[in-house]
Amino acid sequence: MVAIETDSLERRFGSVRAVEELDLEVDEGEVFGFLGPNGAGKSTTINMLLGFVPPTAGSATVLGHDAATESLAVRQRTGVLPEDFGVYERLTARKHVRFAIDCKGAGDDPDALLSRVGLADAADRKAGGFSTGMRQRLAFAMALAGEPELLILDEPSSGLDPNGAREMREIVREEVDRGATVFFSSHIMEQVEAICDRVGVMREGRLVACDSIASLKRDLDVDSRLVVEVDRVPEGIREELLALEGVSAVRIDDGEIEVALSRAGRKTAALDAVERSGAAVEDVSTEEPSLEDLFEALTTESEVAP
Ligand SMILES: Nc1ncnc2c1ncn2[C@@H]1O[C@H](COP(=O)(O)OP(=O)(O)OP(=O)(O)O)[C@@H](O)[C@H]1O
Repeated sequence: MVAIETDSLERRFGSVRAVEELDLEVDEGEVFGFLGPNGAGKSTTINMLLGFVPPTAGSATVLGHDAATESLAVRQRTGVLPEDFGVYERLTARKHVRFAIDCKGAGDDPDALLSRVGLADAADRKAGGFSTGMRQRLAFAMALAGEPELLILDEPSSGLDPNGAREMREIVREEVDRGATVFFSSHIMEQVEAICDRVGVMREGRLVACDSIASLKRDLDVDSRLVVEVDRVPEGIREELLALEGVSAVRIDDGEIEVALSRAGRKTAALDAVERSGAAVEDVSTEEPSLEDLFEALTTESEVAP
């Protein structure tokens, strides 16, 4: 079953095309990471999925409901962590969570939810005195109220320390084990890599990639790196390496030769070239492309099609 489906979804703000021709499908039970640089259209998409912003064209269906005309039904079954969550300064953490539970007509124990996000000891404190990370945890507890079928989290780890980010990942896993679908936007690649089944990458309002991270790495020709430590840097080695097929860059730095290789490049050929040139190889290591490299390749190279 499909949890989220958009059909040529579009939103313009005057002359700004915030989201264009977006066709997206997220299956039930999936953890879907929604990525893209600042201003790429992630929040606008999320706001359209929740019915906060009407599309200027196209449509979105969330949990079987039209996002624009049946947004109440969507929000009743969805837990939302908004990008700009503002607390009620005078209300305690428990009252915030109680409010979220009541809105959903659910029967959760507010203290159990606060405990899940690490705020058990702060239940009676007014949220106005909370730190950024505590506010984020509180928003997360509110999103979890009523065991939602779908969690939409806009930058869930913003403001969280590494422990908080890890705890958030654990809760996401627990929620998926319970049967929930998780759709979240993030700039933190490690976070995304650790928990997502698939990612969609937005750029200038368009979806430029949508697949599992493994498939994206396989299909996209992102450079891997070979790092060779040598006793001395042979003369002319840079030119020799650059002449090899698939070598896109060579960096030489104090006894270390770093070779960037595309998929067509062969690490053994580069290593042979270094050895043939008379240098003694003292150490060799390789670095495969990270999600960060992938993100960079998808969002900074060549122009987006009009
Ligand atoms: N209410 C609005 N009025 C005018 N322009 C808007 C509005 N909301 C968003 N935009 C524009 O739409 C584009 C997409 O913005 P959006 O907030 O969706 O990006 P984002 O991917 O969520 O960015 P970030 O990672 O910085 O949160 C931007 O150019 C933004 O300025």
